[in-house]
Amino acid sequence: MRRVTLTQFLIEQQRKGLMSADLRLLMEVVARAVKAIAVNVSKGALAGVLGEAGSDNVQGEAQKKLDVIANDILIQANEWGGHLAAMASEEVEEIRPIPGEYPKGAYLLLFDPLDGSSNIDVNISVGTIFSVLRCPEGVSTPTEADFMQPGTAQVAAGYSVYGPSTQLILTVGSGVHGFTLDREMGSFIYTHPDMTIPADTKEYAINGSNERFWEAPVQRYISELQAGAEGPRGRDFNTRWVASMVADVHRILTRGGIFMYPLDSKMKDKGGKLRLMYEANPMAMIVEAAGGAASTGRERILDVKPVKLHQRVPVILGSRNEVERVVSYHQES
Ligand SMILES: O=P(O)(O)OC[C@H]1O[C@](O)(COP(=O)(O)O)[C@@H](O)[C@@H]1O
Ligand SMILES: [Mg+2]
Ligand SMILES: [Mg+2]
Repeated sequence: MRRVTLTQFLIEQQRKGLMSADLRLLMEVVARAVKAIAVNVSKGALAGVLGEAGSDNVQGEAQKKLDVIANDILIQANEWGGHLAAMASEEVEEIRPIPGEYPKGAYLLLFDPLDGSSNIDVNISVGTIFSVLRCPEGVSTPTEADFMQPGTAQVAAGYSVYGPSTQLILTVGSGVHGFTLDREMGSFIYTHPDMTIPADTKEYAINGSNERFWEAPVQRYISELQAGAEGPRGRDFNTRWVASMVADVHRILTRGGIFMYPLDSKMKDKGGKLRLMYEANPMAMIVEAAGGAASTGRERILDVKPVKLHQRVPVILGSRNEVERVVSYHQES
């Protein structure tokens, strides 16, 4: 089989008119940063990168050393800015306009530099998530308001998984494509073309310890799955919860499933656990491009009108028929 590298794939996409030269460059720069993060993650205790950084992020969460390292790598890789006007990160309160007087790029980049932070010290898969928006015409120094675009406005989205192998998954709107890092060559190789999510599944992912805090529609849905063949669904379901969104979503892209971090009474004031702009929106774009669905339970995630950079939303995504069933339970209630 002919091995196609990420660079060759992106050039092909550009030739087909599916992406601009600038967007291709941005994808290449992000992929290079992902490789550097993968090296740090795989070194672990050997490089002293495990454990806490001793600082908190804007969410009030204790930062891990790798949260900070991954954030620095992505900012430094993109700071020269030929393709970007500004960026935003889970780990930084304010947006970060690209410095310097020369003309800026056409895009805005948002990222969760290290997803699944609670799994870093126990050697379970973690990842990076990113989303790309257009910088509004005529804006040379973007503000946070310029980032407040619904998920439908994304021009590209992707995530990487730092697991037994390092993979990069991305979409520019038509199809979802997966690449695996060949560590010897130092290149991403095109290994998973046109990933699709089956409409039905028998696998669900949710943090069951929050059950008593869930809303009635979610309690009903999960109890029916747990009732299995003897219950109203008439068949058995299995469960998985890695507690790294990238790993749980990657499993769903690979073999189907439904992932849920719904609204619960514990996080009600915050609006949910996961962040709209650099977790929910990019994952929703990927899942929909693979034939799945993504909802808050009450609204399509990609239609949510953002109001704050670090706002949180409920997330229910994956195999279309299961997501639509959960949404119908919300409507009924
Ligand atoms: O610890 P919980 O409640 O199961 O939450 C796990 C969720 O939190 C996250 O770790 C949040 O992301 P970060 O690690 O980037 O903060 C998700 O990856 C994951 O789905
Ligand atoms: Mg995250
Ligand atoms: Mg994170």
